[in-house]
Amino acid sequence: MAGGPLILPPAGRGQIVGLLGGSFDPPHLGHVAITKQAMARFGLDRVWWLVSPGNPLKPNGPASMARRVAAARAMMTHPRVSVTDIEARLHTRYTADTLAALQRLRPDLRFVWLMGSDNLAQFHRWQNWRGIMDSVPIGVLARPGSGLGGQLSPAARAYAGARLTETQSHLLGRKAAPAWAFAHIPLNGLSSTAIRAKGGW
Ligand SMILES: Nc1ncnc2c1ncn2[C@@H]1O[C@H](COP(=O)(O)OP(=O)(O)OP(=O)(O)O)[C@@H](O)[C@H]1O
Ligand SMILES: O=C(O)c1ccc[n+]([C@@H]2O[C@H](COP(=O)([O-])O)[C@@H](O)[C@H]2O)c1
Repeated sequence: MAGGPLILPPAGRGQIVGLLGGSFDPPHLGHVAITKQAMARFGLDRVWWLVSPGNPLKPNGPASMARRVAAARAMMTHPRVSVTDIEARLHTRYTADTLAALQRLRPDLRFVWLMGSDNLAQFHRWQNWRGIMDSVPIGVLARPGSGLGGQLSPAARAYAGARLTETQSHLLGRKAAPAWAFAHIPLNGLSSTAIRAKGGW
């Protein structure tokens, strides 16, 4: 499943679409929980899971795209959530490139990038991270194990002025970038690493 025609999931003009990129190696109920929380807290109409061909910062390649997509579709069955292999079809690996391509393909949609707080902590290592911050609003979901959840990280400090309060965060998708919000959701300790370590994948 490396490439092939690009068919984007359905979304109506003007809708707010959350994008949850991940290795999903394997998908787990933590992904499901943060997706539902993100829809509720950030006022999203839809969420697209972007199953990554491979995180540019991770040295070991994941399981096959076909296997991860199939497992993700079996796990995430919400009617407003779509599991996609868009990055393989766009031939993008870097989030900045994926976002630019999606904004070019669907300029009528409002995209919001979603990520767990572990990723906020190292977001300043992502390619063109300032460009990402400046192009889409970002919703961060609390995850255990990252201290203050990246809230004191270089990216969080650089964009402190663009942070919404928790009571404003339902407006996130309607804000112009840069804008980001941190959601203190009930913590979920699941991780793909732990599942792989137990041989559950
Ligand atoms: N339990 C969780 N709580 C909050 N965010 C999570 C949780 N699990 C995953 N995420 C977030 O979901 C996105 C995709 O995660 P990913 O597919 O890498 O799963 P993972 O469990 O972090 O995998 P790994 O352990 O292999 O790094 C990332 O932004 C990650 O921060
Ligand atoms: O673009 C980058 O430089 C970059 C660096 C690290 C991670 N990402 C993206 O972040 C998302 C989460 O990655 P992961 O492996 O933690 O699931 C996934 O969509 C990756 O492609 C992107």
